[in-house]
Amino acid sequence: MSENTPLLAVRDVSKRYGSGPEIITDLNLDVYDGEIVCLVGPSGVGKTTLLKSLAGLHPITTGTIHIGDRIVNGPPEELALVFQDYSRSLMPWLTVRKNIAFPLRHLKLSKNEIRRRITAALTEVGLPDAGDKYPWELSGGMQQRVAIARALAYKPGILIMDEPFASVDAQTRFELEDLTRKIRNDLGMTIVVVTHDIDEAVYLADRVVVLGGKPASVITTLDVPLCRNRDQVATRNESQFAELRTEVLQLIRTATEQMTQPVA
Ligand SMILES: Nc1ncnc2c1ncn2[C@@H]1O[C@H](COP(=O)(O)OP(=O)(O)OP(=O)(O)O)[C@@H](O)[C@H]1O
Repeated sequence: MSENTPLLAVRDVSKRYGSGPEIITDLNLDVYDGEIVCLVGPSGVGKTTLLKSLAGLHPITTGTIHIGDRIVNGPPEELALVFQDYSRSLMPWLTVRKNIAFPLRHLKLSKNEIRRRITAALTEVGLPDAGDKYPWELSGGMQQRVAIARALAYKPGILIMDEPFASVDAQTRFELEDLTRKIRNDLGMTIVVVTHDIDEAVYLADRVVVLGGKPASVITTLDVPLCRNRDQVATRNESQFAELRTEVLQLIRTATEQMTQPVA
């Protein structure tokens, strides 16, 4: 793959559920190796529908999705998912270590390699000593760190996150945002995040992709030229941050108004 070839390429994708109306139409999106891309848009526009399509969790109606040179037509091996609801994604009867090991069982790894990956992933998310605990012994933020560690141990090419920090308090949310950027900076991981939180999108992303329309497609992609090492206080105080959040907010407001206008 050349440097300018996207790792994830979405081409002319449309999606309808059964015989229902199109939810997504003519959607095109490129995500490059090592980028963090945030998807934003009005409630109900089709963000989760797009993520599920990327993750091969349901068939698309038309178009193609490539990861590298492979077409997505089922859950791709090179992709890991982190959802909002960590309490349902972790298995409470398994220790943290066993939760992280669970998705690795198909990879035919040696016991040593599994142990090594679990230790590295728990260290990366700041929980090096939590392996023998059960999820219910951990705070919500710690459980979401475990869910992220489980995804990392799998060593995915792309990490897909759907509203990953919506269920934790504001301080924990900031910590998890910083963890997400650290993972990208440390491991060069490619990350796609759906979020409702516009400030979060601007803080996290290298590019913010705004979805709009009914059916939905990409209405704008904004580069976020803030520095690579971001700080929750200093970065959010930058004038460029404020300008970008205003621009995204305005785009979403306009898209929401257009979605809710009665059909003539
Ligand atoms: N399994 C399904 N069957 C039929 N329609 C669905 C299904 N899942 C979602 N939809 C419809 O697709 C549209 C987009 O939903 P989706 O959840 O993708 O939007 P969203 O942008 O993620 O919303 P939100 O921001 O509120 O989470 C909605 O009209 C929804 O009712």
